[in-house]
Amino acid sequence: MKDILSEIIANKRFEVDLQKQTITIDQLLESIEGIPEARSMKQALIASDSGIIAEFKRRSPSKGWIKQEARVEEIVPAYLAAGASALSILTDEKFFGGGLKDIRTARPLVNIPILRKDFIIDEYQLYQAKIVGADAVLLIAAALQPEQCHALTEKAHELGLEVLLEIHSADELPYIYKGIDMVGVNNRNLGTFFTNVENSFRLAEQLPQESVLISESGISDPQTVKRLRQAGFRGFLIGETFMKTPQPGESLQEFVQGTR
Ligand SMILES: O=P(O)(O)OC[C@@H](O)[C@@H](O)c1c[nH]c2ccccc12
Repeated sequence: MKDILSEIIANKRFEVDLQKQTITIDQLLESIEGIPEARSMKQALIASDSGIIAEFKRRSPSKGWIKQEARVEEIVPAYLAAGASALSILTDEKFFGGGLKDIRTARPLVNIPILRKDFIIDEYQLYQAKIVGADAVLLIAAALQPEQCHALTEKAHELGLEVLLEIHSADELPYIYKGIDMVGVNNRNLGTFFTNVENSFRLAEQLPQESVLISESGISDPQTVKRLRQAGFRGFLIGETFMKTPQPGESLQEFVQGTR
């Protein structure tokens, strides 16, 4: 089987090329004017007590549909009320059932930072993120060459967007450099989509302790968050644990209480 990440990236290349034919880069750039300054997700995590980045995700390649009818208007305000420090919104449509419109909808509803969670391979996607009101973008080491990652980071910063760099293993450590705002360890292997939280603990010591560290995926209980905090993590990116319940906001609220 071809690995899932390569399949997603191939599709993304195709999608972005098509989007460029509909709205040119120049047209996109024009709409950036007047978009308010982004909020700092890094500062929000440093200042927050929950550290939880609550994710809005309707489906995933490993689980299929998690909540097909999920509505941003209901879930996002509930996440905020429950104590989320930031939001992650999946904008990939084919594999995750999301879209840029989900960020557009969320933006006026909350004041906490929003991460555009997608497979970013082209600066065009950074402009899109800025236009819909995202504050930060995810860059995945496994999907990019180091130089590409570097160039996208610079471009994101020019737009005032922060970067969460995602790594999965020690061989991706060289992707980290001082311009990176936040470093995330994905507990999910993007080739197979299996998760193992031990991945964060294993890599923790090798990560620069001055960066804001985030543990991503497969976190299903408050006890794990407590242990991750002790290992130096300040952010916890959690989607499925909340999205699979009937009331994601309520389940986040109980979860946050458990991490105190
Ligand atoms: O639903 P989970 O297991 O709590 O995971 C959330 C988030 O970390 C996961 O969606 C994710 C992390 N990195 C990614 C990269 C692409 C797609 C998805 C992801």
